[in-house]
Amino acid sequence: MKIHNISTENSILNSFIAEMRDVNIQKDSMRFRRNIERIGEILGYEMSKTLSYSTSEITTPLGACNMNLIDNNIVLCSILRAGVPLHNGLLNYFDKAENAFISAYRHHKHNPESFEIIVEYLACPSLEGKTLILADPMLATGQSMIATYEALKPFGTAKEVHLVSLIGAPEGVELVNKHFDANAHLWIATIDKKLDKNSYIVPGLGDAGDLAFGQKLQQ
Ligand SMILES: O=P(O)(O)OC[C@H]1O[C@H](OP(=O)(O)OP(=O)(O)O)[C@H](O)[C@@H]1O
Ligand SMILES: O=c1cc[nH]c(=O)[nH]1
Ligand SMILES: [Mg+2]
Repeated sequence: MKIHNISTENSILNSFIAEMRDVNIQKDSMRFRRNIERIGEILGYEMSKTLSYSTSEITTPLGACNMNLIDNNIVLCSILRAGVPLHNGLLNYFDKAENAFISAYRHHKHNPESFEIIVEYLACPSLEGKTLILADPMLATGQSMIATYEALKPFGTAKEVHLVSLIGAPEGVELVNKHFDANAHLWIATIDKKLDKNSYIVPGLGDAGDLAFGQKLQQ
């Protein structure tokens, strides 16, 4: 897997991540969602540099010019809930993408330290020969990303796979790196230090789904 950690280079991206982490600023849920969306736009732009292009002639009011335009048939799949604003950010740039949605959540059976990933809702077009983007802001253990990818397999074989995430833990990055093949890409805004005993990313930002949409009751 090719890992692109975008924050290794200084840019405006750092301001958006800082606002999402900040205990005071992150309480503004509209700003929190908008920051996820803005980072989705930046990661989408970075990713676009690796897609396939062909030349088209464009007619302007004053003449014609050749432009290299994206050829890929993109399917954008995000993981509910926290994936929704990231989905919007990516879709702001990939106008023609088809869309898939999947629900994956941590189900705590016995205690906060153990959980299984439950996949329930899934709506997906054919993936055959297409470019699959899997979007989820948090890559903690990596289990949601892998459960999602496995659940999508009956929909066809994508020609390329791009994972898009905001904050990762080394454990999650390592797991997806092992699971996906060498041609897959991970576009990630930043990789943090570690997971805590509840598999939350440290320093991370807390619970992305709750910050974006309000606290949910544990099921
Ligand atoms: O890498 P993992 O260990 O699988 O953890 C990451 C998952 O945790 C969060 O979802 P959560 O289960 O909190 O659901 P939510 O988006 O509905 O809040 C996040 O959006 C990822 O889907
Ligand atoms: O740190 C984490 C881990 C999983 N899900 C989150 O929202 N945050
Ligand atoms: Mg959550």
